[in-house]
Amino acid sequence: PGYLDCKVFGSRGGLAVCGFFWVQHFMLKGKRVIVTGASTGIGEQMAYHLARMGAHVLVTARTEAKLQKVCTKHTCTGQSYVTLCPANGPQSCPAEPPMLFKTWTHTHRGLDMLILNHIGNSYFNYFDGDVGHVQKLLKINFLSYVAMTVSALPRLKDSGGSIVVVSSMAGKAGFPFTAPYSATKFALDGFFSSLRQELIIQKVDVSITLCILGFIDTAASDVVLVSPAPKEECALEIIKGGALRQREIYYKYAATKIPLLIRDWAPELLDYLIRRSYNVENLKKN
Ligand SMILES: NC(=O)C1=CN([C@@H]2O[C@H](COP(=O)(O)OP(=O)(O)OC[C@H]3O[C@@H](n4cnc5c(N)ncnc54)[C@H](OP(=O)(O)O)[C@@H]3O)[C@@H](O)[C@H]2O)C=CC1
Ligand SMILES: CC(C)CCC[C@@H](C)[C@H]1CC[C@H]2[C@@H]3C(=O)C=C4C[C@@H](O)CC[C@]4(C)[C@H]3CC[C@]12C
Repeated sequence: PGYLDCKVFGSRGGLAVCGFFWVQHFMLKGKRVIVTGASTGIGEQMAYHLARMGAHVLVTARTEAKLQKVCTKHTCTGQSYVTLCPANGPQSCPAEPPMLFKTWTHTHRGLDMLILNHIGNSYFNYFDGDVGHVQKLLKINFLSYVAMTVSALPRLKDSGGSIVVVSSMAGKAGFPFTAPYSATKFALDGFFSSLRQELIIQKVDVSITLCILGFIDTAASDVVLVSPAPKEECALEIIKGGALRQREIYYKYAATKIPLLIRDWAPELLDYLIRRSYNVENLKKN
């Protein structure tokens, strides 16, 4: 169908355009997708893209009112494929088996893609020594991802599906003022990169895509001297990466990939460049 449509659109531009079009319009049609942390920000944008693409989407977050809004917007576009999940964020307590997964995947007879995106609130400042906060954030940003993967994996094995893990540059290199957050993002890389290897060894057809994002415009800061990238495009890149079963995606590509190439050869230089991209004067004084 991608090929035919390209001809209809008169595109002689070949595979790249065709592939892009195909992913956007056909690859996710009818697919069953769960997006966590989809009441705001990048997750919300992912839900909109997915609904537009004709996927069946379950959005999760703690605040039911915000989720309701996300779902209403879909109804307005005439593509109401989004189901509302019960509030009280099951992912905040990873010890509990995420029941909503089981019921939703049961009614949809499976799951094709699990997009793990939510994060708990943290502070942007010098590490304050609060070990309890690190522990809490690890539970929300890391352990719940593991718990959700465990409960989704049997379904994903059946469908040859995909796991998409949203991480950050702060999960690949040392950035100041986000020590607890950074720890949770590094943990995701360790766990999911190891799991990916095991799935390949076992010939299990489930892909894992780790998303390395730079600064995105869902957050504003006068400390960070870098201009943020748009959340809409970011959301689309994440979905495309998952659908194409890529190992990792980098967004924006050059702005994230080049610093990380420097990391491996001249770590002190990258540390310096990172420090230079902050205005410490504007940091909140406690
Ligand atoms: N913004 C940026 O500059 C960057 C973001 N990223 C990553 O992108 C992803 C999305 O970030 P962004 O869109 O900015 O984040 P937002 O803060 O906009 O969204 C976070 C989502 O998580 C939900 N959430 C918050 N606390 C909890 C909790 N305890 N349990 C379950 N869900 C919770 C929120 O809904 P509710 O409060 O209703 O529960 C919301 O839907 C994250 O993984 C982040 O690390 C990576 C690099 C840069
Ligand atoms: C090498 C440099 C030039 C690149 C700079 C990129 C920097 C500026 C990017 C990379 C990762 C980004 C942080 C992130 O991952 C997530 C969040 C959580 C959000 O709630 C508040 C903003 C915050 C802390 C981002 C702040 C900006 C960061 C440090």
